[in-house]
Amino acid sequence: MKKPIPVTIITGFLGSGKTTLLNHILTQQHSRKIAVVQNEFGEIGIDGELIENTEEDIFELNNGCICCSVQSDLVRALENVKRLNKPVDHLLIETTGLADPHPVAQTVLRHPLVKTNYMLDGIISIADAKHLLSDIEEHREARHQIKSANVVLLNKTDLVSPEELERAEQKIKAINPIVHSIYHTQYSRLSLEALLDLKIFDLTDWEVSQNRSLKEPHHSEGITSLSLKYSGYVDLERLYAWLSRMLHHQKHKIFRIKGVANLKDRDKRYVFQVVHDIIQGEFGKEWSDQERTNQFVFIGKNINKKMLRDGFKTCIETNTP
Ligand SMILES: Nc1nc2c(ncn2[C@@H]2O[C@H](COP(=O)(O)OP(=O)(O)OP(=O)(O)O)[C@@H](O)[C@H]2O)c(=O)[nH]1
Repeated sequence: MKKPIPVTIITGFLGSGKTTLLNHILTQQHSRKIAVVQNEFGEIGIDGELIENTEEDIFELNNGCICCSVQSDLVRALENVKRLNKPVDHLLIETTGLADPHPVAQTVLRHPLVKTNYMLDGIISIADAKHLLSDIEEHREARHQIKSANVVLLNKTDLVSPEELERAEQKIKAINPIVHSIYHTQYSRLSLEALLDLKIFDLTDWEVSQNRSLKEPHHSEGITSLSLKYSGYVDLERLYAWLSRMLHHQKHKIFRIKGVANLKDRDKRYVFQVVHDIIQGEFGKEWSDQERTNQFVFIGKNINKKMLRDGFKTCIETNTP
């Protein structure tokens, strides 16, 4: 019988640095063959666009959280990984930023079609040092992600003072007293030895510490996403102006925006990231011969979809160059 494939679950609240970690792991020099299951909340998968060119097999599960509605898709994806016609040394599962990792871990540990082929190596949770305390206060998902973790990366330390970092670390320890390690990171950079093949998962300790029913709702009510896809090209100046205005008025409703834009006369994708009120943009991968589109996902609570759609449209030029 083949050896079970070690699985690492990468979780953490919206925008904390999960895809950044995934890119970091995949682009490190290593001899492992890694497969990835990437789950996104929106209908359009943006994260796949953000993964740097690697040879790994990536399975995307979009439009819902693997902790609830697309759990059967997770089982199917895990079966597909097993059926790949090549050896896989490690599987990474990136959850959505709104997932409860507990049911995802339970699927790996207990599902009859999964448990014999996989073993849970660890649950890594990324915490945004700047926003952790407010995220935990406002979103039960953020608390669950910390509580379930074996390892926490307290990320984005460049954005906080030593005192804020200390407060965030104390909070993590209070929520998860059995956490194995807490690392301070920037851009999720950490040695692979601290991330993979940890062999630290202890089922009994973990289940006692979770102490909650899988029947509890995983998500707060009213959280939705809007996915937009348009051809044409984006007027960057208009987009920044609109985003800043809109975030100023909607900052408690919009939790995350990410997107890939087509700019006039540019060969590379322009990648947009909004986490709380921090807007970041940079050039990403080349378009090559792929279809040039503008794809954006907005995630928030009770969001006004018409307002977002109308506003975003004003930033698009449709007469392609
Ligand atoms: N300043 C700063 N920004 C960071 C750091 N790590 C990640 N980021 C930025 O944070 C934004 C979100 O990072 P992602 O890796 O996409 O976050 P994520 O957790 O995958 O996001 P979701 O999948 O939407 O939940 C990007 O703009 C990253 O460049 C860090 O240590 N410092």
